[in-house]
Amino acid sequence: MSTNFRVGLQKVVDHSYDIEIGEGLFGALIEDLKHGIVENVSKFAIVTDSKVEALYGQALLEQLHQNDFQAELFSFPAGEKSKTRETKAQLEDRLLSRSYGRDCCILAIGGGAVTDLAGFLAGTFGRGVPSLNYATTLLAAADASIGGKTGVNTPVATNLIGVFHQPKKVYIDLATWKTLPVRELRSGLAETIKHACIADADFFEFLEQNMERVVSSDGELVLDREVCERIAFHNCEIKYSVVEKDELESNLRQILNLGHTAGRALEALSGYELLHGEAIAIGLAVQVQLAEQLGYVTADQTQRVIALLKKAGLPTEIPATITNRMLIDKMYTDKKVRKGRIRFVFQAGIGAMKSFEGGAYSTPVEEQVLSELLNKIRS
Ligand SMILES: O=C(O)C(=O)C[C@@H](O)[C@H](O)[C@H](O)COP(=O)(O)O
Ligand SMILES: [Zn+2]
Repeated sequence: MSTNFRVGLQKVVDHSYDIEIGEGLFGALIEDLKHGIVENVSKFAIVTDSKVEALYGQALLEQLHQNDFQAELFSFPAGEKSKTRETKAQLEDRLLSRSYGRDCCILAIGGGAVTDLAGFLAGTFGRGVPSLNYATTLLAAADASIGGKTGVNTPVATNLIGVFHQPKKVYIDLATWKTLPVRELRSGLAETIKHACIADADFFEFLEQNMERVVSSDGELVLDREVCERIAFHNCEIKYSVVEKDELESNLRQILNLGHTAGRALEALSGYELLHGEAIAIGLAVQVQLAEQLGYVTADQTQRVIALLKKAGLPTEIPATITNRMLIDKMYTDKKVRKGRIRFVFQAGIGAMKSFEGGAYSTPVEEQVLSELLNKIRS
């Protein structure tokens, strides 16, 4: 004999939010707070890293205080190596010791490592508190601060632990790109090129024609306002056209992982010496060459993708210190792995993605096939 009790928890949720793109957006942020963009909040925790703290974090803290908001700044050492469970636990302990509770809001200001870590913190602190993202790098603007994927790295691989947690608003401050080291800017260009490969052949062509208006071939930041604005807008447009249809990555969202099967593995194998975007650039080059061998893109399209990555000053070859064996082994930690098989997403031409049987966007690639293809492209 058993008794059944049905728990009725059907939900209708609306997590819609705005992304504001402009220069110097602290004023806009303060206005939004005054107009109650986050409700029932009595304290703000600015989460940032040691670099952004000095550049923008302290200034934001001062502006919040000047406008009578209760706020404190919590920073951690800059760099992907800090994006760990340990750093998250330290931040949690610091918040608790300063009596932060469910009535707080996490204000993440920084690049991808900050928004990933702070978003995860917000998703679990007090079982979930609201957060706002203020992106200060192209990588955060193009990808990390938008879409709601948050997480930390572990010694095994990147982003293995995290939650989906959408921010209440995202601010993309184009003026902050002027203070970026060129490697960081280029890293964001890799995710930008990825978006163009996935969904927009015109945008791809625009990048081919205008890359020098962003960064010159000798590594000088040019940052033409019109081009930067278009880049920021198209990144959001392409990413959200996917996220709105499949927020939790049951299928379609996997296409945003283009170049990440090899890319994430390379990032971890390099001990984070490769920046995320640099590793993704190599991953995109690997992916498009595999796609060519599998017949999904032409030789000309492959060359265009590799040429654009190079034009952005990004690497396109697997570092010699990383063997195919190491790379394949690491690929098994990828989140697209199902039933122990490595899966790839592939572009089909430029600006479109290949779909497979049953409408699946990822497909298994057997180890032997992968090994042969990798040998070919590295020979
Ligand atoms: O938002 C997504 O979905 C992406 O896959 C975008 C990626 O560029 C981003 O690096 C993401 O964090 C990687 O996802 P992961 O699940 O492979 O860690
Ligand atoms: Zn990425």
